[in-house]
Amino acid sequence: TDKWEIDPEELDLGQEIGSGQFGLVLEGKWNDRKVAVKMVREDCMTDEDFKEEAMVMMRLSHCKLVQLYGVCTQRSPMCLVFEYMESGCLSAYLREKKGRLSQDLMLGMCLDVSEGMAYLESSNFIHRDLAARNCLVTKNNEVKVSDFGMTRFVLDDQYTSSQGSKFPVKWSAPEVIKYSKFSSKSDIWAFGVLMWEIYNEGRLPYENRTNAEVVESLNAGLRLLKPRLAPNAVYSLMEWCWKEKPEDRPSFAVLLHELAALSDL
Ligand SMILES: Cn1cc(-c2ccnc(-n3ncc4cc(C(C)(C)C)cc(F)c4c3=O)c2CO)cc(Nc2ccncn2)c1=O
Repeated sequence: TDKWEIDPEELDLGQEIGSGQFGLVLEGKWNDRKVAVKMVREDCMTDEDFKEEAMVMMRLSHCKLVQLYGVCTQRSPMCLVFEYMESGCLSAYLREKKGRLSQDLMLGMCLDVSEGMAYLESSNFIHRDLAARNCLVTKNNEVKVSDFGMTRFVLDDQYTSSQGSKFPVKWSAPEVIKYSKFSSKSDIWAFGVLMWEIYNEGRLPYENRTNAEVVESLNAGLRLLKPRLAPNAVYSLMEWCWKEKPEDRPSFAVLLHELAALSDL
């Protein structure tokens, strides 16, 4: 069998930990390792798509990306076996820790994500839906990037179309909203919003505004305001990520360097 094929006999399935985008996600055990197992409903992607995707994701390996260990295609539904992230998704984690997030912890989280994203950027891989809800947290408060590139398999056009009700407009760069032009520079825009989420303790950006109102305010040159907890130097980096023209935004490599310099102060 292919090297990314996991023998279902080695997999013990446990409790449900969420109903992901493509079906159930269970916690489990594989070779004495705690894992998260994502069952993939057939209507979401063909076997071939699934295997192709798995091969791509297996090759993307970095300590700040949630690692895919392998796939089970010999059973139905097929499943993806991931490293287990004890503290769940970052957005929920930030809201739970509201009022108790130190400056070092918040800057450390931004650094973790920028490291994972700088690796994806160097691998010419675009995330397409970077946000705190799509990052996960380990038991020792380390943050890793999750579900990169998975938007390509979502069939719900409410999510995939930029006019759809589920499209992540509040994290989308202007060129994505207007022309669906995704790039690492549109990922950096989303990263600026993710930094805003971290320093706002998991609040929703543009809280009670509709997607249409957000588009209008962006076109008027308005941007998210500085979170109370964010130092001016960090907010300047957020504003840099939100430059209208993609080429005026930083790369993740540059942004990582700037964040690392701040954390050495
Ligand atoms: C690896 N992993 C995944 C999850 C987990 C559970 C349910 N849904 C999801 N999600 N969440 C979001 C998500 C988003 C997408 C987009 C295509 C980008 C829209 C595609 C997905 F496939 C998922 C998915 O599967 C995840 C994220 O993939 C939870 C873990 N851990 C815990 C631990 C405690 N409590 C909760 N979760 C964990 O370790």
